[in-house]
Amino acid sequence: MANRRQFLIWLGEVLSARDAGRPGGSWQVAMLDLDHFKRINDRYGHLVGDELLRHVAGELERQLGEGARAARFGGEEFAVLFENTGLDEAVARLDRLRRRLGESPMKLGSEQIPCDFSAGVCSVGDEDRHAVDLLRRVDSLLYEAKEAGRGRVLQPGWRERRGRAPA
Ligand SMILES: Nc1nc2c(ncn2[C@@H]2O[C@H](COP(=O)(O)OP(=O)(O)OP(=O)(O)O)[C@@H](O)[C@H]2O)c(=O)[nH]1
Repeated sequence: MANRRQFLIWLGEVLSARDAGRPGGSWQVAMLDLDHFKRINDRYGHLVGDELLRHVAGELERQLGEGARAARFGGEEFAVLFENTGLDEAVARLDRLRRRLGESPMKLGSEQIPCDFSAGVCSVGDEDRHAVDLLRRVDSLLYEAKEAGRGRVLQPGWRERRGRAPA
């Protein structure tokens, strides 16, 4: 799987193309962080933790589908760049991935190791010039997802959208 450096190169290319007047469709950036991963390490050991990270990486690459590029951003954090995808669609794909991880937990002998994640997703906007600013927005949504109880994917304005019927 791609690493943080590769992800920043992809994102830099998207931002430069937009800067040069070649926006190239709708882009979304997501940051995912596994929930309570320390407990997995504490309970099963680091090697099992590593195995679970590989399991999640595999599901990420298999499940996200066309136009989504995933990277291990660091530790138990993954980043995804969605191309030609709307914000709601990116959220829906990540929620599907969460469900999929819930339905197919990693097996360890007779045990099943559950795993969930929190995530933030933002659109790359016309005003975006620097990856660092964009990633700060995504990170703060990820933080809000953790604060709100984990196991959820949040997009900007999620508080206002809560309870509103889908269009
Ligand atoms: N096995 C393994 N553990 C890792 C790796 N990278 C980071 N970790 C562990 O991931 C854990 C992250 O812990 P925290 O930042 O407290 O987060 P958390 O337990 O997932 O809790 P929340 O993020 O708040 O839901 C630490 O125990 C790290 O040691 C890795 O490559 N392999």
